[in-house]
Amino acid sequence: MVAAAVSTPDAVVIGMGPGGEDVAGRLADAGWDVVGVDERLVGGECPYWGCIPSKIMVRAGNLVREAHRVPGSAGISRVQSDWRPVHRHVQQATDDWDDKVAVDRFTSRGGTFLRGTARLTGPGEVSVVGADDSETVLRPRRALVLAVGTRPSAPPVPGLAGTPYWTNHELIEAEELPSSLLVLGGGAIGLELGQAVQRFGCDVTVLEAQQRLLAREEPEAAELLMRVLATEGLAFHTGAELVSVGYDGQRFNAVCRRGERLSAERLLVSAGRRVDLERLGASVLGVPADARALPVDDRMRVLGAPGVWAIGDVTGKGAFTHMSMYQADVAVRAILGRGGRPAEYHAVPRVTFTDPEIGAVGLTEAQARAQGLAVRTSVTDLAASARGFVHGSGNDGFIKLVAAGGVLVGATAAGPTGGEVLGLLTLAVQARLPLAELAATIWAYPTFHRAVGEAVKGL
Ligand SMILES: Cc1cc2nc3c(=O)[nH]c(=O)nc-3n(C[C@H](O)[C@H](O)[C@H](O)COP(=O)(O)OP(=O)(O)OC[C@H]3O[C@@H](n4cnc5c(N)ncnc54)[C@H](O)[C@@H]3O)c2cc1C
Ligand SMILES: NC(=O)c1ccc[n+]([C@@H]2O[C@H](COP(=O)([O-])OP(=O)(O)OC[C@H]3O[C@@H](n4cnc5c(N)ncnc54)[C@H](O)[C@@H]3O)[C@@H](O)[C@H]2O)c1
Repeated sequence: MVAAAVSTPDAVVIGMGPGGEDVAGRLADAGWDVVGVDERLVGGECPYWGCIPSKIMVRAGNLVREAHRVPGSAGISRVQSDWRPVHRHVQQATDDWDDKVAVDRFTSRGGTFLRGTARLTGPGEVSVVGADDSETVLRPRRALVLAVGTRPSAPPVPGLAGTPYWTNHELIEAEELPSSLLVLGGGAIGLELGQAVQRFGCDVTVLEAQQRLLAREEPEAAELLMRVLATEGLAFHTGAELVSVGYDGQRFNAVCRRGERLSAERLLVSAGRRVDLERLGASVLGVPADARALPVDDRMRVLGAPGVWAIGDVTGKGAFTHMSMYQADVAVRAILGRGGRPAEYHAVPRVTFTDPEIGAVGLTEAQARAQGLAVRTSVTDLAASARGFVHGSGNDGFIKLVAAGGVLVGATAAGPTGGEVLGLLTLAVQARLPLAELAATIWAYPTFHRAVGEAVKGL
């Protein structure tokens, strides 16, 4: 390795995902000398292998499904689904996994971009090693921002590590779909992508270790998805523990402790994601080696590490792009001394973009009860609402409200537009809107969101 170049900018941002890119750009806008570092693509997971390409696939799958709903309601339809336009759309959206536009956007704001792998070598020092083995040492004078996200975690199943299993990266980049796919993990990634590819003729089997899918959400959401997705042909094994995986050059063969033997052309590992603090060298900040996230205060300052901020998935507050962007805003205001409200997390929204969509905000009933709250709940069936009746096929869904102390503390909106209906529920939870206001609200007829009014009556 050649002698390291040393630089002392105002700020260094490690990880240029949605949050890191925002912080780096805004500090550059403020006239700071900022170095943004990323070993892969500026923009991070979301635009290249996450939210955007996966939602392109989901949208394409939804179109196919909707076309199948024409018979019986609007005439005849003959659907011949084709993955090639979906792949082309993903290629376009990702610029074929090229971040030139994003890098230019940052440098045109005055930032400096460094491609390489960063590691903390001291409380105020970062070593960045490029693909050509060159090393740059950065000693930020005013702020160090850590936004390194997460990586897919592969469970320690015997045999798995030696197989060519897919993560979201390989599936998102797939030019062709396999004829069959075994999905390890029935969470957001497994269900969104599993349903999408099943709709393009790939035979999907989901293997979930917990007793139900989407274990962090309401049980009603898991029941709904299991029922709807099973009618589309997906197979489910819940409460299943994988004891071995092998690959014979053609197919993956998996064995569960209960005895099930499963076989598929491809295996997608979507069993959660983990923060890799060891690789980042976070121990120099005093963070324990086995920590699952970087501990931060409500201004995104890393606890016990003056001058260091952390945002996004690495903080463990919710692995969502909107969380990364929200925390980026809190951090920028704190770094620039602009004040404003500290970070708060009582109304974190999330949407699983299956069909039906599962939108949720705040606490689930179980979480609220675990906090000792005097909880009241109400559930309404979307299919039984006026809009559900009009909509017909594909109208499955529900609204569930979780109330305590005269306000909503959580809610779930499941249905064809569950993620959109979630908007009003998010505002109600965020603003701690009195239930009396919700009860006095006039809900337009016949909308899906009118079912919220019905559910409020149940409280
Ligand atoms: C398939 C999929 C679908 C998703 N869909 C949604 C969705 O619909 N909605 C939603 O809100 N969220 C979704 N997410 C989650 C979302 O992508 C993440 O929450 C978001 O990207 C996190 O942003 P971040 O800034 O924390 O980190 P990331 O986007 O992960 O970016 C971190 C960056 O840091 C870089 N990096 C890491 N370590 C180093 C290092 N040591 N040196 C240099 N660079 C480093 C990485 O290369 C990466 O570019 C999805 C995720 C996946 C995988
Ligand atoms: N729409 C969205 O906002 C969206 C979409 C995709 C991903 N994401 C984010 O990315 C994160 C990662 O997604 P994910 O789906 O990988 O994780 P996840 O945590 O949502 O789900 C992982 C699932 O895998 C199961 N699992 C773990 N080990 C297993 C094993 N050995 N065998 C069988 N099942 C096992 C877990 O019980 C869990 O249900 C999500 O938590 C979410 O924050 C968000």
